Amino acid sequence: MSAVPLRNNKAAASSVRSVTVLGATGSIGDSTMDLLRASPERYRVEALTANGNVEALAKLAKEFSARFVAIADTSKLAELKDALAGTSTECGAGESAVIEAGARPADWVMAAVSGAAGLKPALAAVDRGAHVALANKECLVCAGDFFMQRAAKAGACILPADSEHNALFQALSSGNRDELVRVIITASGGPFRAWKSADIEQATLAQALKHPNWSMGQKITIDSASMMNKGLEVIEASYLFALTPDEIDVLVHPQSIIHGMVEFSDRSVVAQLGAPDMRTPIAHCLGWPDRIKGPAAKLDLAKIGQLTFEAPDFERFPGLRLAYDALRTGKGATTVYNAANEVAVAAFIAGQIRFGAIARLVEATLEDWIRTGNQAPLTSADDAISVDHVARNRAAALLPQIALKAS
Ligand SMILES: NC(=O)C1=CN([C@@H]2O[C@H](COP(=O)(O)OP(=O)(O)OC[C@H]3O[C@@H](n4cnc5c(N)ncnc54)[C@H](OP(=O)(O)O)[C@@H]3O)[C@@H](O)[C@H]2O)C=CC1
Ligand SMILES: CC(=O)[C@@H](O)[C@H](O)COP(=O)(O)O
Ligand SMILES: [Mn+2]
Repeated sequence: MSAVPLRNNKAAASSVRSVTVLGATGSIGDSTMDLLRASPERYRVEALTANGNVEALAKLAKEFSARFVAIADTSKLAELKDALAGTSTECGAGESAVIEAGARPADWVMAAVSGAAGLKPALAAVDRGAHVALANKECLVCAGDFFMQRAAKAGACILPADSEHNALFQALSSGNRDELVRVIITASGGPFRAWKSADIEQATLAQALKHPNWSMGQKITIDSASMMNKGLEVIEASYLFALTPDEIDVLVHPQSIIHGMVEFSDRSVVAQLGAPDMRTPIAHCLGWPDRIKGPAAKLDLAKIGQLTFEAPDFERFPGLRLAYDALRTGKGATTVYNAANEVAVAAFIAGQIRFGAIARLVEATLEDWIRTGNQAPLTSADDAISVDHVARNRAAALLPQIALKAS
């Protein structure tokens, strides 16, 4: 049975739900806390986590009387304990504490750590059979099929929170799997949608951080600019919904109003629309299998006037092509794709490589990994984590030569 519930077989929701937010201090964390804040009588906060932002974490812990908070950076534990002195909130630090947060008994967990660092904490929630709202696409791309298999085995319910996948989740319930022809995920095209390759190559960090429609964390905003985000999302869709690469299309839609569509055998195309506000897909996951009130602006299509569409350009945005290649290669290639991209984005932020070199480093790491001939199907989280480590080391080793090479 799939871990993504494809039909709304309405289960009775308990009156007060316990909730954990992994990555509570980030952009998705912020949107999630906003929804919890709106209905304090419905939710109790079990655990909250952050990487290093003690001030924001302690503030949230106090506001929501969290039972447990975890900070990944161990050097911040004393500061966190000081900030929460006199409260009943327990504190922990380090990767193990963040994993413990995922393992603690909460009905519903938002997985919103940025990057593959979120894999083990998300798995801790999955292994308990929790309802896991999955925003953290990198953890799925890193772990591959194995993540979904483990969720199905544990009886966990994976609720797709990424806007496009949440749209597919909603649209898929219009038909059966054998009636599905393809899914379409939309892409804004990012700030460089209409730029020439030579200009994309030289784009600055400030330019890459100017997303046209969404306000998000730094890493995903850079991924949107390179369209690596869409590549990660193609892979995410494949694992979440057991789709082949040929069943997943990307459509550039600069207004980000239609988030995803599903085409069925009778040629009906079912779409989900909404203003670009992550509180809508998160509210869908939080309320599921019911619907709760969402705070996003009402969609005013007359005011928007036009919805436009373009085919994606795989030449100017090679990261998207590489995602399809990695998915077709399988056997850990998507783990390598994600790991190399994380190394490349960090190097771009640190000023070590040009924007255009992000995709080149991912391509070089994938080629290097295929050359070694060590590819094998992932059979455990440990397999994925070890491929992830190897790929990060190879990407770091390839970095100097990629940095020197202009396009
Ligand atoms: N933002 C969005 O609109 C969307 C985001 N997503 C996905 O959701 C995830 C989160 O994105 P977003 O909220 O934008 O990211 P942010 O950078 O805004 O937040 C990331 C969160 O994870 C924490 N964190 C970062 N690194 C670690 C680590 N090594 N160990 C433990 N915690 C860590 C951060 O803590 P601290 O604050 O202390 O640094 C913060 O709480 C990503 O996977 C992204 O792709 C998907 C769809 C939309
Ligand atoms: C909000 C969300 O889901 C992001 O993943 C968003 O889709 C990024 O925008 P792009 O379409 O530009 O990648
Ligand atoms: Mn998305």
